[in-house]
Amino acid sequence: MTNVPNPNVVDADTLTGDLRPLRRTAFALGSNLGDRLEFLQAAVDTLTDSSEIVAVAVSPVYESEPVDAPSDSPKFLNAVLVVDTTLSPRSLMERAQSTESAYGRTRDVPNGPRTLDIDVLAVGDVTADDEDLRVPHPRLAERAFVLIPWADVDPEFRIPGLGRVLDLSSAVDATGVRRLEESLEFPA
Ligand SMILES: Nc1ncnc2c1ncn2[C@@H]1O[C@H](COP(=O)(O)OP(=O)(O)OP(=O)(O)O)[C@@H](O)[C@H]1O
Ligand SMILES: Nc1nc2c(c(=O)[nH]1)N=C(CO)CN2
Repeated sequence: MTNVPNPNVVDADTLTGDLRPLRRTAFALGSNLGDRLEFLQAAVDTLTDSSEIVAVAVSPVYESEPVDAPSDSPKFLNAVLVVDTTLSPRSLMERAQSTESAYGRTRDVPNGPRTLDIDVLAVGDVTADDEDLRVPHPRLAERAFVLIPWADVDPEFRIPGLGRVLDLSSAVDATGVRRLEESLEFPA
């Protein structure tokens, strides 16, 4: 049989701009240096200042004991930003890193205190396993400071290979993670 092109089927590689699929995406935000709440707000505002990234939800803010960091590290503030976006995981990570740099993140001390840390948690059903980019984020399933705020705002999201955010959040040890009264503003 000859291969007759079907005019109703579009080759995904030819899609550009706003024809690319919108994917539900989550970023983990963390800060344990300086005005922590201001840095988290700056991350929300900067990441969503783009026609390709639409804010869906901003989680409550939690204060958390440092995990996998020197025992004298200051406490973190953590939150999760949920967006819909047409961007690839790599573009999202590049935006996360340029936002970290814009707000004074340095990498001189491994696991040292940081003004702003932004991780790409998940990008729809897409996965990446490159040396410098892994999606879903490889350590998210054991991080209460990620799962608890994420479950507040997108509990039904299914993380590829891991399952529902709500189920992971219910299973994680929440010791040392405390919800604050202070909150972040939804971006204008
Ligand atoms: N999903 C991801 N989101 C952000 N960075 C990632 C991701 N996957 C891999 N990386 C890589 O991780 C590297 C280290 O990032 P960073 O210094 O922020 O780590 P960290 O925040 O201290 O630790 P952790 O990755 O455990 O949260 C980055 O340079 C980036 O290339
Ligand atoms: N509580 C808490 N601990 C951490 C955090 C963080 O955001 N919150 N980030 C880390 C590296 O990304 C390592 N440890």
